[in-house]
Amino acid sequence: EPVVFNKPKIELHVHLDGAIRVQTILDVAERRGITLPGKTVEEMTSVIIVKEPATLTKFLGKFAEYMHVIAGDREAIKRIAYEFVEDKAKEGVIYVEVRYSPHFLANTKVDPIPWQQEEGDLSPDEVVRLVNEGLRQGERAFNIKARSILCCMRHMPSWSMDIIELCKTYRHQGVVAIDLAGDESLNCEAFPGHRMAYEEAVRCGIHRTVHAGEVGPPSVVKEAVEVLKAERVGHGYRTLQDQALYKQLLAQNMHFEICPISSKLTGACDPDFTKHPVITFRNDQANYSLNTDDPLIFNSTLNLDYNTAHKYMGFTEEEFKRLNIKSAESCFLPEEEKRELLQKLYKAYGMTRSTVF
Ligand SMILES: O=c1[nH]cnc2c1ncn2[C@H]1C[C@H](O)[C@@H](CO)O1
Repeated sequence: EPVVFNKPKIELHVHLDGAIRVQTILDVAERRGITLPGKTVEEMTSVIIVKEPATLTKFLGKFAEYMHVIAGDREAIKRIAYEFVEDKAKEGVIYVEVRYSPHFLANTKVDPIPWQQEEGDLSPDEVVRLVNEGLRQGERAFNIKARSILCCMRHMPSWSMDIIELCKTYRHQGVVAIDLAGDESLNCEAFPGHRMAYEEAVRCGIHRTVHAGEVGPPSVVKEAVEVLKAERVGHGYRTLQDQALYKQLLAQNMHFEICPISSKLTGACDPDFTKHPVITFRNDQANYSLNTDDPLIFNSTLNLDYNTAHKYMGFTEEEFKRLNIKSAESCFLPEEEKRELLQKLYKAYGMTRSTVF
C-alpha cells in the first residue's frame, strides 16, 4: 500500500479497544491461561476482523471475541495504551485523541460486570489511571501527543454519571472529553442518564462529542447538537438526509469525525466509495477529520483511509492538509496547546500562518 499523505496527521476518532494488536491479545491470553479460537496472529485476525460490509450491531459483537482477555488485567490495559501510541507514531500521527469505555475494561464497581468476567478488584477509576499512565509513557517514548475521551455507552445510561465524574477527576491527567458510543440503531433517543452527564459536562467545561448519524437518522444528530451540546459529531453521515440541519451545521462550523473504511464495513454507508458522504463534506469545504475508528476489527491503518479517499474520491494533498488543520482547530486541547499544534502543522506543510482555509 503506497503512502499518499506522508506528512504529520491528526486523528480524533479511534477506539482504544478497537485498536489493540492481535499479538498482544495472544500474549495476554497465554499469560492468563485463557483459551482463544485462534492460536496464531493469522488465525486470531481472521476470527476478529470484519471483511465484508455487515451491520453496526454485528460489528459491535466482534468486541466479545477478545475483550475478556484484556479486561480486568492491569498490565494488559497499560500495555495496549502504550502500544497504541507507538502504532500511531508510526503512522505519522502527531496528535491523537483515543476513546474507550472504562467500564468495559473493569471487573468491579461496574454493573453488570462485562464480558462474563468474575468479579475482581479493577474499577473503572483505576482503568482510567492505567490508560493515562500507558499513554503518557507512550508519549515520552514516541514523541507524539495523546489525549483520551471517555465513552458513555448508548445501552448503559446508568454508567454515564460515572463517566462525567471520571472526566472531571482526570481532566488534568490527559482526559479531554466525554463521548456517547454504542448502538444507535437499537435506541436512538438519548436516555436521561446520558442527558444529565452531558449537562454536567457543559456546566464544568468538559468537551463533548457524540456518535450520531452513523446508522441512525438525522434526528439523532440534531439531538446530539441541540440537547447534548456536542461540539463534534462522531460519523454524522446521515446528517446529509436533512438538508436544513446540514446547512445549519455547516454554518456553525460543526466538526464531523469521518471514518471511511469503518463506514463501509459497519454498513453505515454505501460500499461504493465513489458515493461516500465525505465527498459532499469535502465539496462543501466542511470541517471534518479522517479517522480509523477500529483498526483492529477493520484490519486497517490510517494510511488505508487516506488512500481510499485519494483513490476513490479524488482527494488531493491540498485537501489532506486542509482537513488536518481543521482537525487541529477542532481538537479538545486547551487553546495554547492547540496553537502550538497548529504551528507544527503549518511548518510541516510548508504554509505560512496567514494561509486561511
Ligand atoms: O463505530 C462505532 N459506533 C458506535 N460504537 C462503537 C463504534 N466503534 C466502537 N464502538 C463502541 C465499542 C467499544 O467497546 C466502545 C468504546 O470504545 O465503543
